[in-house]
Amino acid sequence: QLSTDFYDKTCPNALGIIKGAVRAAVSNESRMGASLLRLHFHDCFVNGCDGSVLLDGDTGEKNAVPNKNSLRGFEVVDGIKAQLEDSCAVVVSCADILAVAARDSVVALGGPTWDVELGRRDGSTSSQDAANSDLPAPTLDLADLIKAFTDKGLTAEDMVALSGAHTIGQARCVNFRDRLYSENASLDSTLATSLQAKCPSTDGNGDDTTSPLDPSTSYVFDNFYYKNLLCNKGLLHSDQQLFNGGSADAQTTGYASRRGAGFFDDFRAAMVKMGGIGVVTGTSGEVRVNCRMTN
Ligand code: HEM
Repeated sequence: QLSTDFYDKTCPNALGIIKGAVRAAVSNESRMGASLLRLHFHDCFVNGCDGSVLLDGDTGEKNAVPNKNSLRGFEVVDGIKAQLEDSCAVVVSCADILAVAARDSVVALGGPTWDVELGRRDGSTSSQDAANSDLPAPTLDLADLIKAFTDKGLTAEDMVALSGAHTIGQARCVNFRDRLYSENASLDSTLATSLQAKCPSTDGNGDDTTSPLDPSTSYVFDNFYYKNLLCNKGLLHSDQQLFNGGSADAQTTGYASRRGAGFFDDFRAAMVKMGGIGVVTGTSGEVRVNCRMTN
């Protein structure tokens, strides 16, 4: 039911407005591209791509474990929404803003482009429980990572391709401390030593200090995420699961060696698929005036 030309008549400037705002936000702070991409993922995995991640409220998704002190970019979305309301009031949904901003962020950082399917409506339920249960944790092993994605109608291959989003952005010490100290696994020792300096072993120390998910090229959307995995430089436990002697090794090796044809093509296809999870269309739901609250 989604279509790429959904706003062509009702808000012809919509895509231009979003693109301009994303470009400005990313040139102001490169990390914002990563933060906006992640917002769309966290939206889609919790009750479908319905803008629910944007709703304010103590009991909402923003305060779920994977999101609290972690998700960023809400102000950028507010700015985009305000511009859209000026141009064409109550037409462009917050869920669609996230889908387009995710694509424009990837493009702004040198990644592939794709046509975004549009026409999602905004939902009204912000479920903290669903966020806690449905968003994959960085402690998961390969089988559970695959399950988190197949539960959403995505394949193991989609999971490996979408994880390439970790070629940009940052993670907090609290999410990879065990990998530095208690996992006697594979982390490259030079990288481990440099990360330990910023992420002390004691819980509570430096928890929110961030390090790049892709230490090689952290502000470029490329295939270095996979190249790093081949050298045991995956920052999160879950990252290194994609190259650990298991079933994802071959795909990871392929993406590490061929850039455009492999990773980029699969990533764009998987993003379109992810963007279709549980969407609400037609006259169900609503188009929010303010992305932080229902109308
Ligand atoms: C495969 C399972 C995944 C797990 C376990 C996972 C986990 C995480 C964690 C723990 C962080 C760091 C958060 C923090 O420390 O505050 C993170 C960051 C990030 N994730 Fe994922 N993620 C996964 C898949 C994805 C997918 C599918 C996407 C998008 C398509 C994505 C995009 C990002 C981005 C861009 C960042 C950096 C955000 C920023 O710098 O603001 N992740 N992820």
